[in-house]
Amino acid sequence: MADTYLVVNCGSSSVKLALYDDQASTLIATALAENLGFDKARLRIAFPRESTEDLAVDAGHQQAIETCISRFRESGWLEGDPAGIGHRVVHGGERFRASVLIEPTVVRAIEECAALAPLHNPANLTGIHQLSRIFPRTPQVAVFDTAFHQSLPEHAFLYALPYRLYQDEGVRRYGFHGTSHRYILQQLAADLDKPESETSLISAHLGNGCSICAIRDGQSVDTSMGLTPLEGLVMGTRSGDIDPGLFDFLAAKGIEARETHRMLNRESGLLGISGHTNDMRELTRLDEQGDQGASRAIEVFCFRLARYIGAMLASVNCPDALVFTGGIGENSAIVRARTLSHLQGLGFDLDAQANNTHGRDSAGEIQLSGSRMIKVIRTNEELVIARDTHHLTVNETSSVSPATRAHGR
Ligand SMILES: Nc1ncnc2c1ncn2[C@@H]1O[C@H](COP(=O)(O)OP(=O)(O)O)[C@@H](O)[C@H]1O
Ligand SMILES: CC(=O)OP(=O)(O)O
Ligand SMILES: [Mg+2]
Repeated sequence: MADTYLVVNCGSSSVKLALYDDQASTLIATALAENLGFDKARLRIAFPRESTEDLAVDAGHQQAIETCISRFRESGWLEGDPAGIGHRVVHGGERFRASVLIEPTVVRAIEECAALAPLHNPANLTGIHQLSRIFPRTPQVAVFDTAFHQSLPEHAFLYALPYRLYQDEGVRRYGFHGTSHRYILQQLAADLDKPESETSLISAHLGNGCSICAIRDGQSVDTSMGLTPLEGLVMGTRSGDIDPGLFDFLAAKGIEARETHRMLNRESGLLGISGHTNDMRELTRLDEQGDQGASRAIEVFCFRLARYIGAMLASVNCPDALVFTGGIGENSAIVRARTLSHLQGLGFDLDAQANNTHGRDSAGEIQLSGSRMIKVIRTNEELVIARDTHHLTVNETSSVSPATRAHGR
């Protein structure tokens, strides 16, 4: 049996696994476990054959990963150990500019970043520890959401706060979804037959979490997420930008900062405004039926996005394209159209027909002739993680990658 590469994305209550072939280019199997730690935890094998099973009532990441590996083995997709395991790690702070082989100092660095991403990094660490128990001989690689944004210039990453907060505490804008934005850059450059270093774009990643990135000559130069993945665009359950004065305002009414923080992360965004759901597909259906909450949520989502597209033009004046990606960006013609309706005069002229007929599997251009290019590209973070894992495990099987940069702080 040829080597395989396993990609692991542990979220706070979910795990996604993807298995790739020996070149980390062809997908062999994918699985998703959801609702971990809650009632009704379920495991779904999505590819190559669909199947669903209930997990134990109190199943956590450990049980989900074990069950999933067993299913991969029983189906003959995984024989022996994988050649490499790649983990999505959300926060790498300023230390990591690129993916690295995981060794004890890397684990400690990820632990140190956990305070900055309390919803994400602890789950990522759980995955790393669990997989190293199951496959103690297999090299593991960390692929950071923050790495691609380490090229942000100081004027884009500094907050207008006392400078010592940056120097002493690392308070700055880090940016996330870097793996997706990097993949979109690679795809666009290939489509345009240009080197990445000469490709400029605005990439809007609209999934459950949403962020936008200005990429100039192949480098991230501005992005909407900040110290944590809460800042910026309206998201499924996250508020994106708010006035920080909200904390004091609500504190005076007896709502503590911890509760406000929870509300901003879990009960806001599309879910909070609509009062129904964080699922854009469902909101679109409700909007068509005349539901005011759904309509409001979509409108706020699109307007905020339009504002940010305008803002990104300050960093990349002449983008080769504006790209929509992520579950919403790839599939919602309504969101694309309503967003661009706010930007008339800025050169993004949508071809309504191309926009409406455009499906997930036929990524292409959706602008009128004479307009700046507008494209839908399907993202593939797992493929980037598999490729980085293959690259690092084949080329560097000892010590830490030179790509690791120890920051002086
Ligand atoms: N056909 C569709 N129309 C509108 N929204 C869609 C469609 N398909 C998926 N979505 C939305 O995409 C979002 C999930 O995006 P996705 O990128 O899959 O999430 P994640 O960030 O968890 O990977 C949800 O809001 C979902 O409703
Ligand atoms: C960083 C982040 O927001 O990730 P996700 O979209 O997976 O929630
Ligand atoms: Mg996604």
